[in-house]
Amino acid sequence: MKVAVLGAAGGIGQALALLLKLNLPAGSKLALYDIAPVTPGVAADISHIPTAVEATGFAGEDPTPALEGADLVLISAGVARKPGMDRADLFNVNAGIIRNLVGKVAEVAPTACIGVITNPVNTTVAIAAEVLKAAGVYDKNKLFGVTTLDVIRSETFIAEAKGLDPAQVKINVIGGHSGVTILPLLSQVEGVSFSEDEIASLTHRIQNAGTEVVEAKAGAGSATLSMAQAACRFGLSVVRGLQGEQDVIECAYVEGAGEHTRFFAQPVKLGKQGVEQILPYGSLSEYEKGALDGMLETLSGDISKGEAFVNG
Ligand SMILES: NC(=O)C1=CN([C@@H]2O[C@H](COP(=O)(O)OP(=O)(O)OC[C@H]3O[C@@H](n4cnc5c(N)ncnc54)[C@H](O)[C@@H]3O)[C@@H](O)[C@H]2O)C=CC1
Ligand SMILES: O=C([O-])CC(=O)C(=O)O
Repeated sequence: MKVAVLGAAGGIGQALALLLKLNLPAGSKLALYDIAPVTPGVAADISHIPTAVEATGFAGEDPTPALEGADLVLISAGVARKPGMDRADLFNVNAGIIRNLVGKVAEVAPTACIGVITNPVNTTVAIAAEVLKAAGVYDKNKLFGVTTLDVIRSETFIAEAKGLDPAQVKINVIGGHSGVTILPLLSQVEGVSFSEDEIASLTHRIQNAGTEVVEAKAGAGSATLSMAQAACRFGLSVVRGLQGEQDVIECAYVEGAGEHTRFFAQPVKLGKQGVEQILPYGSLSEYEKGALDGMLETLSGDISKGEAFVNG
């Protein structure tokens, strides 16, 4: 298995590279790419860790050597938020970065699975899809917006609120990856019940957890370490699916049947070809139904913006 990380010299990229070096199956290849000249050094650095994962690093304008033969490409290249910004404010810079990088993936590794971390995810995934489509290589089962951070935050905050072991908490988070489009399905968490106040405050905290970190980092960026862990979990799940493991399930922002919007974060079963099956997310409480209805205009606007960026 070969995994490429684009944006590998950044806050997420370096931590993700470390976690993948430690956790990918023996015999995997890990290719790091970033425009920053330090990138071969990041690969040299982690390559001294004694695991059976071969790390290589490439800097400069051309990601081709990192992408050659890649099975999975994780993209965290781009700019991050500062206090006072919304994720949508990152569009102007990151849209072009995603268009160019995914264009290269289409050329060099057209059958790879792609996990887009770069914000605004609701929009950058639509850009990626349209670029792949224009290149004639779009496979909706292989393109993912990485929303796993919303899932791990939900697991953590629920465990904190209820005195549980976070490893035992399971939850689906559906919709998208910004503000009101993030919908944790608290009504379905097994073995716990929440008061209306708890639901309102936990949902609000999960939806605004990115901003919580942006403010705490006071201008020095957004979540990197928790995001790296989330992307590592997601990436390892994709790899397990590609290797034929059964019943690998994660929530991700994918193109499904379009019941609500073209792209929608929902639980998916991962397999040898990427998404093997879109799974039902179960029944919603009245609160969750209202929240779902309330997000759709925002989410479809975010998606249209990405489509229009590529198609004009
Ligand atoms: N999906 C999610 O849940 C999350 C997404 N993010 C997003 O991830 C992105 C990266 O965040 P950080 O790693 O904190 O930022 P960072 O600024 O630390 O790193 C970004 C890296 O991208 C590189 N880069 C920029 N343009 C590039 C290009 N054309 N080709 C290759 N590399 C390029 C930079 O040199 C830098 O090393 C941001 O857009 C951020 O909003 C952050 C947290 C969570
Ligand atoms: O909030 C941000 O800008 C970064 C992000 O997506 C998150 O932490 O969920």
